[in-house]
Amino acid sequence: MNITCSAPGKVLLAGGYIVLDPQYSGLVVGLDAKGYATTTTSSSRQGLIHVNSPQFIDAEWSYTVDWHSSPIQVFQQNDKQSPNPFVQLALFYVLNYIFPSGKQPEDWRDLNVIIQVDNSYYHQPELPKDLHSYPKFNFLNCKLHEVKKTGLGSSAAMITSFISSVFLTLSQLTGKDSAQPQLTIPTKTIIHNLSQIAHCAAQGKVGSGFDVGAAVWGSCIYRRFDPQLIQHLLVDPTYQLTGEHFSGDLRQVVQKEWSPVKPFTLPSHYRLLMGDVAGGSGTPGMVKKVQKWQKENKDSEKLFNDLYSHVSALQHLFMSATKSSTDLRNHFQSIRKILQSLTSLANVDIEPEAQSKVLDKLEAIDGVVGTGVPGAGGFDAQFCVLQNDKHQIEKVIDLWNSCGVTPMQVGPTDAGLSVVDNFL
Ligand SMILES: Nc1ncnc2c1ncn2[C@@H]1O[C@H](COP(=O)(O)OP(=O)(O)OP(=O)(O)O)[C@@H](O)[C@H]1O
Ligand SMILES: C[C@@](O)(CCOP(=O)(O)O)CC(=O)O
Repeated sequence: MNITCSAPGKVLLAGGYIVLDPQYSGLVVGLDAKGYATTTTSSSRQGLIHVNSPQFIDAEWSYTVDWHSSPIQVFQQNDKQSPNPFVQLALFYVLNYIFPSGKQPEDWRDLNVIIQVDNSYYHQPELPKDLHSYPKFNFLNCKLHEVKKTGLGSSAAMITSFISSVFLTLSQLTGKDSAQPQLTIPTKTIIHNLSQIAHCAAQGKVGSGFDVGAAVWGSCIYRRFDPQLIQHLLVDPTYQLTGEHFSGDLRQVVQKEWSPVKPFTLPSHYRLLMGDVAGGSGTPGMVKKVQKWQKENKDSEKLFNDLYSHVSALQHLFMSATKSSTDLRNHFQSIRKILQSLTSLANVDIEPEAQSKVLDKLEAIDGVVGTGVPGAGGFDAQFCVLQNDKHQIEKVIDLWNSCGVTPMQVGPTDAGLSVVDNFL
């Protein structure tokens, strides 16, 4: 038996920083650059799980499951292999959600999982002369930690597709799922919650989680869950020490609906283009500086509320599949102005001048309704929302190329977390 799941990447078009506060929501677009995980069962029953990311050198991890400890613990077998807390904790949380501790389940079979991620997530080496395009899941000939990323949310797409593939496989093994793996809304909600907990535990912090939200739901109006809901469930990847009621607490929290998500589709009369600036950004440091400014300045609340008034107006316009590009333009431009103020007030490079210069030129192109720096901003990327017109798209691409911005081969996808048939 083998089950492959895929999860989309993300772009936070509007709502960076304020989406960290559950009173505000963000406008998230799921991208067709996806993470894939394929789980196969073997005939052996030694409590072993082998994970492999064939796009990288030395990206294999073997784990043994200790069924007797409570909670069940997942130990890396070969301590010479650099640890992967995201994979290890994904296994820890799924196994403890599905199985009671005490002994190996009768229907357990050892697992092999292959992780593959679309090329758009990583800066690719120069294309060899004899190739017109890269093979899908191009081998990067480097170690995982050496690859240069493009900021599309690889860990969220990876951890979500991974948890989904393992979860559905184990549900089938234990007869808890029908013959065909089903990603019903309740199942997606459980996988979403497990993925958020594993992602936060592996990162060692609780971000807004919009990237995992996009990986499960695709494009959506995303509102952060209460971080206190999961704080007591976050374990250390190596020691996995917890309280005596851990598994019961885990199941109780995971089976709840944490916060309402409103999936939406980018109206087909608009096109979203992403440009890679390849400058990189230090999101955690930027978040810390903005939150420090927010704490020290009473008028920060007014700025955040003004920002949210435009973000939420954009959400309503997109949800209503509006054709009024004037309204969209006004709100996107207002958001840029407020982020420019925040850039100077908090002394954080959210929309640095170099980005503003290109974005201002983009805005002048006929048909463009919105531009900006996505998410935390910085020097990572730019986005452009425009009328879905071939000539206008070409003008944006030409401008970006002339300004050293690389147009990315990604676009919005309606599908969130999915089961992929006949993948292997
Ligand atoms: N393809 C993969 N295979 C196995 N583990 C992965 C893979 N991609 C990411 N990870 C795990 O997730 C961790 C964090 O990855 P990464 O830094 O890419 O996350 P990210 O912040 O989501 O990146 P970005 O948003 O820029 O894509 C890695 O250190 C690794 O442990
Ligand atoms: C700044 C923040 O609101 C968005 C970060 O987005 P990105 O990682 O720059 O795509 C942080 C968060 O939501 O976790």
